[in-house]
Amino acid sequence: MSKPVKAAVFGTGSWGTAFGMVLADAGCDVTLWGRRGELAAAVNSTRTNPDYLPGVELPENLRATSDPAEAAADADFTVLAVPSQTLRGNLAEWVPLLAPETVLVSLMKGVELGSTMRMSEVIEDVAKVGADRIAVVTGPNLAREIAARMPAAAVVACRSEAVAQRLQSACHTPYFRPYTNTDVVGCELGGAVKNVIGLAVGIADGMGLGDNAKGSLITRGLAETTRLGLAMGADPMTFSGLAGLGDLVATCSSPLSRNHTFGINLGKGMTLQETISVTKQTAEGVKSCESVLDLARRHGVDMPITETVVGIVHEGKPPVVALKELMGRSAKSERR
Ligand SMILES: NC(=O)C1=CN([C@@H]2O[C@H](COP(=O)(O)OP(=O)(O)OC[C@H]3O[C@@H](n4cnc5c(N)ncnc54)[C@H](O)[C@@H]3O)[C@@H](O)[C@H]2O)C=CC1
Ligand SMILES: O=C(CO)COP(=O)(O)O
Repeated sequence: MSKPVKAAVFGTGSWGTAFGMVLADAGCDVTLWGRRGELAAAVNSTRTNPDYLPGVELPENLRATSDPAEAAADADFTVLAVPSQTLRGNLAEWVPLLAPETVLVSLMKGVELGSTMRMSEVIEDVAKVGADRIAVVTGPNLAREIAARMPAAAVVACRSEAVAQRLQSACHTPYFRPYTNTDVVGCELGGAVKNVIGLAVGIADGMGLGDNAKGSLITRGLAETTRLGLAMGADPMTFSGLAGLGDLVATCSSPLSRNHTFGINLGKGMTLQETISVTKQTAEGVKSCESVLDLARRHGVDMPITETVVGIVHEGKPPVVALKELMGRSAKSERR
């Protein structure tokens, strides 16, 4: 019998833990790494993650540790599930511990502030491994639904189709159906920008603007994501797939989405500080809206919804004023 695939998952938050379950259910030996020894011990003794996925029973072939060397040892796949803005610092500490041929897998949906690098670019920069050993998992994958083993499709993207297929087989279960894609740029942009559009839709929902507004924001949000993707060399078809439309629809319709909920609170009139204080988990769009806008400006792409979100979240613009400005833009063709 062949040896089971070994996976290390760095990040014991909601998606790191839920994706660890998927890998374990697909037959991998999984070790989760978490910063806090108490949480790792609780995962091992109670077979649950009481802080992030309370009540969800974790499989036997998944264990946790707070020792990064123990997690990384001999891993065929090293999965990264920490907040996008801390990845660079975290990974720099783990690089000396990584197994020599390991494939680095990003679960993260953000763009680094300042550098405007996508997560796979940060990984390449810090770990000094080629793009053929870096993969991305993305798509409509709300962690709590996956943890309940509710059905979902996903995308595993890697420049190497062969590596994408290896990862696809390592995470394929009866409830989790991954498709391969070699358009890493498009898949990552789809994931990062949908969080920003999720904030915009949440704000509109919080303001009570109705479902026509929601449909309009989702569609025009996808249009601006596609414009940015085209300017960055992505395949436009990716944005009508799971990493684009699929994830956007799930995020913008679900009360489980942290970005959508964050937006709802802002739209209802909470201040940024109040909203941050009631948000217990990572809402990537809050920071990445600035880096996405920065990317858009660097590539000369118009992203009015992203600009509106930056105005509301970071410049204190009242949502009603932002709405008036967005609706008051000059008339144009839908294709522009
Ligand atoms: N939760 C979800 O449904 C999904 C999340 N994602 C993406 O996965 C990534 C991780 O998100 P979640 O697991 O949901 O977030 P989370 O907020 O549930 O967990 C984040 C994890 O990172 C750890 N962490 C926080 N700051 C850290 C630091 N400075 N150094 C090291 N570790 C740190 C936390 O302790 C926690 O274990 C994000 O980029 C998110 O967009 C993608 C798909 C689904
Ligand atoms: O990316 C996600 C679903 O695919 C999770 O969205 P939130 O980060 O907004 O919760």
